[in-house]
This record gives sequence, C-alpha cells and structure tokens, in this order.
Amino acid sequence: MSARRVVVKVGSSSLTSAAGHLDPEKVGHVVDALAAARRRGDEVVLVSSGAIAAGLGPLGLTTRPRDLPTQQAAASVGQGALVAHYSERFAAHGITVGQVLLTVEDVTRRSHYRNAHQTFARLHELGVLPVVNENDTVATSEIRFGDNDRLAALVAHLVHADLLVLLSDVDGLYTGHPSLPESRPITDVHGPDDLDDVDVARVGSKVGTGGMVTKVEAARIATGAGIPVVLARADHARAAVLGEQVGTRFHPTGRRRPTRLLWLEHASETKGRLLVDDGAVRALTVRKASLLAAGIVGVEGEFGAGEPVDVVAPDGTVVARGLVTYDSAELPTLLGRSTPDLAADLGADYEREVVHRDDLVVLHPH
Ligand SMILES: Nc1ncnc2c1ncn2[C@@H]1O[C@H](COP(=O)(O)OP(=O)(O)O)[C@@H](O)[C@H]1O
Ligand SMILES: N[C@@H](CCC(=O)OP(=O)(O)O)C(=O)O
Repeated sequence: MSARRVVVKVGSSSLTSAAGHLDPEKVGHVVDALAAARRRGDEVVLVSSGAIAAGLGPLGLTTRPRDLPTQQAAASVGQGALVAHYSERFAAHGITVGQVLLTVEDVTRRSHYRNAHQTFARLHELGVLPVVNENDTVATSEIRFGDNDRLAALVAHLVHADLLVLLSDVDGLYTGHPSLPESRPITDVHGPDDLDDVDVARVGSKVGTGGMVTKVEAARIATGAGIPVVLARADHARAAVLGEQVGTRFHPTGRRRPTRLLWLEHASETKGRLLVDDGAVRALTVRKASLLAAGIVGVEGEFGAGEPVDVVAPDGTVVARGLVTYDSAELPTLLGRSTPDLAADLGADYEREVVHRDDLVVLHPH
C-alpha cells in the first residue's frame, strides 16, 4: 500500500490511569503504533486528549473539575506533561514532535485557517509529527470544540488526510452499549442508514460520557467529506493505523469541501438568527448568492462580526448558516436597505454583504 496521510485521535481514557496520571505504558503503545506507520512512509498527525486528565494528579485532584477555570488550569499543567511524554517516547524512534494547540477560530476564520494549514504543511516538510489538542487553557465554554473527536475530523479535513483513526477503550461501534449481552459489533458503516438501529445513548449511571455520540458525529463529518474512518480499541492501534481490518470502518459518503463550511454545518453553535424574506431564501438556496441587508427582516440574539448565525426563512426553517459581517447592535439599522443606498449613505465600507456566500452553508435547499 502506498504512503498515506493518517490522522489518529486518542482519548483521555486510553492514555491515563484512573488516578489522574499519564500511564507510560498506554502512551508508549500509541507511540509505537504511530512510529510503525511513519517507518513505512506514512505521514501521521496525532490528535491527543488527556491534558485535563493528566493535570489532575499533579494538582492533587481526584476527579475532573466541573468549573471552567480549574479545567483550564488542569489542562495547562497536563498539556505540558503530555507533550513531554510524547517528545521523549517519539524521540526513542528518532521522531521529533511539534505541539499544535487549536481553537475553533483556527478552522473558521479564513486567515487563521490558512495559517493552520500552512503550519501543518511546514511541520510535514520538516518531518515533524504534530501533536494536536484543543487550546483548553484559553478556550472559553462557548468557543470550545467541546470534544476532540470532532476536532480530529476537522483536522483530518484540514490536512487532506486519507484516513482518520479514532482510538478508544472499545473494540468499535456496537449495536447498543457494549456491556449489554444483545449488543453486536458492527464492522462496516456505509452511510447514515446503517446507524438507524444503533443505540449510542447513555446506559446506566457510570457509562457513556457521550463519547460514542461524538465519535459517530466525527465519523459522519469525516466520511461526508470523503475521508474513511476507523474506530478501534487503543490496544489495536497498530493494526488500525496500518489500515488493517479492525474495529468499525466508516466508509466515505461524500466529497471534500472547504473546512470552514464543514465546521459551520456540523460543529458551530450559532449566536443569533437573521430572519429573511422569501426573495432572500431563493437567492441563497437557488442562486447561491450572498445575503444582503435588503432581504433581512429581523435580527435575533447577540453576536459580533465574524460569528456564526442561522438564516431563518419566513416559515421558520433554518435554511442556512453563515459567518455574519456585522454585529447584532449595528445590523437592525441596515435592514431592508439596498447595498448601493447603504454605501451612498454610510460609506464604502457598508457595501459589504451581510453574509458572504463563501462563508455560508445551505442546510435546507428549497
Ligand atoms: N453503541 C456503542 N458502541 C460502542 N461503545 C458505546 C456505545 N454506546 C456507548 N458506548 C460507550 O462509549 C465509550 C467510549 O467513549 P469515551 O469513553 O468517551 O471515549 P474516549 O475517552 O476514548 O474518547 C465506550 O467505552 C462505551 O462505554
Ligand atoms: N482537550 C481535552 C479533551 C477533550 C476530549 O474530547 O476528551 P476525550 O473524550 O477523552 O477525547 C483534554 O486534553 O483534556
């Protein structure tokens, strides 16, 4: 098989002990698998969780803190420990690692996105293996990716990966919770229909951190953009990374698209709504045009310029989602006015679209 670009995501539970320390054996296992892929010429990006979990022990904490500042502090301590471990273990294989901490902005704002893309490209040219995590210490609750499964799917798309591997503490996807006797392993998922009868909900009190839900969602994002996904137990990391039949394989369902649009559709939380008229709905969905102030009849919520908003048709359907170029305080004074009129009255800066079509994803074609 020819060299490929593989993104591997590993969860906190696959790296740390229950006491809140990194487990060197578990880390070593993942590292050895990735080193094997590198030896055969693959390009590898690691998306590793575990910063918060690894920070608990050193801070004398026994459970994951609930409040954001303490989580951020734990991540600050743990991320250093995590990367120190990876650096040491990969160095034994002659591989240099580089830490990449991402916030949601990095894959949504055009300039940041290009920047992130270039960073990965240069690291690759230099033979460096990127170790990615969310930038937990600065990310606030609203802007967090929220989970590294989705982050991994977006990174896989960003670096044009040929394969996304999600490593966890289960053998793969089951028809129901793996602890239930009637649950059966699923080897292949060809599309959303194959998931109709699969239960990824929480069962009982101790199980399910929502982990399988976000994995299936990550698989949906990646496969929808043309990238196959393998979900496997971390113990089987080597086979999974080398592309052998193991765990659950999610087959591609769609084709590559701009990453920012992928994020807008699948991972963003909108801050507000733009209520538009029927003409604007047609312009967006049929003509694939930008949204202009003239077609907007109402503004709901509070948002800043550059943030994601829903575009809502007169019947209440959310027809599109996009990055708005005005904030919610200024927008109401511009509604219903033509762009030339706004420019003549307020200056050339007001000639801009409210949502540019490049920053817009249509959710419900009419
Ligand atoms: N249908 C299912 N198939 C497999 N695992 C499931 C399913 N439903 C719930 N789970 C649970 O999801 C867990 C994995 O999620 P999580 O612990 O959050 O992973 P990680 O820390 O690796 O990101 C499994 O250990 C299992 O208990
Ligand atoms: N960024 C966080 C992890 C977030 C996360 O998704 O965790 P997990 O479900 O264990 O993959 C950290 O490093 O602690």
